Amino acid sequence: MKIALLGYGKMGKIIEGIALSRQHEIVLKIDKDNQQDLTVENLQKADVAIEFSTPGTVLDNISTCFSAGVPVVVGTTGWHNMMASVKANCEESGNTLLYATNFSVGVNIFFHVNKILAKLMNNYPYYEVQVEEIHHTQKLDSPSGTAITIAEGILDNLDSKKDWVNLLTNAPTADDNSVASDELLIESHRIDSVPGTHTVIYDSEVDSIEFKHTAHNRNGFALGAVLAAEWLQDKKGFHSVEDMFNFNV
Ligand SMILES: NC(=O)C1=CN([C@@H]2O[C@H](COP(=O)(O)OP(=O)(O)OC[C@H]3O[C@@H](n4cnc5c(N)ncnc54)[C@H](OP(=O)(O)O)[C@@H]3O)[C@@H](O)[C@H]2O)C=CC1
Ligand SMILES: O=C(O)C1=N[C@H](C(=O)O)C[C@H](O)C1
Repeated sequence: MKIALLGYGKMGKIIEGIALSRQHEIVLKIDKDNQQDLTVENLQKADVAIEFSTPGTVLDNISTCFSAGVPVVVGTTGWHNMMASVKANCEESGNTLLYATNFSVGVNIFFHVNKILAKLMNNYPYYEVQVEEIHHTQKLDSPSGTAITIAEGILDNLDSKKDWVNLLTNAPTADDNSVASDELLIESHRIDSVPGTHTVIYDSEVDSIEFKHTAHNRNGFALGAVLAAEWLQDKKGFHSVEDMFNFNV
């Protein structure tokens, strides 16, 4: 496949290496310095675009992919509140997009089991649940996209929680008392070079259950994004990574 990389930072560079090792060709690399090269004409040289840029640039980049009619795999997080309008735009314009808050196999297994666990915990209301995420200090968004997906999996299955709220622990205005009993707390921590750690904690007076995923590096995210670009080749419309993994247990 001919691939356009939109965003050539930590993720873009690892994706490039994996794509080349799987015999793909990189025909366009866009970063902040050369963003003017992201034109419809240049994009149309690619079979697919892989977008890992920033929360502030992802929507324009998706829009250019739609104008070019080029399928796009989106890994950038921090645009959750625009999801419905991007989905509608994708479908109305006959375009193709696959989005994941996290492309790693391990996290997608985690997403699946998290939902089953949340359903089970309806029977044990004396456990209080919360989500914790830890990422490197360069991360621009909080909570992480992965933490939002985990929270949505809990909200869809655990009757006692209606919405999530976020607490960035090093934020000066952080206030622990602002969480209502029907709200699910997502606590975000920013520490040095942590690639991404997510934990769901069910805590009671007598014990705690901790369900945790730790990324040791970014290779799993990058491989998943390349596999998604390969999977998307014969597809149309708006897809989530769940469509690709399709766990059936
Ligand atoms: N879904 C998943 O599995 C994963 C998602 N992510 C997400 O992917 C995104 C990128 O992560 P990461 O690579 O670590 O971040 P980086 O900051 O390392 O890379 C982002 C790059 O995008 C560049 N950029 C700035 N403006 C544009 C533009 N208009 N078009 C294209 N690129 C631009 C930045 O340049 P400059 O630095 O000069 O501003 C930077 O090089 C984040 O949102 C992160 O949360 C990360 C890992 C896994
Ligand atoms: O910014 C990151 O680094 C990561 N972002 C994604 C997210 O917001 O969930 C995925 C992964 O955790 C790394």
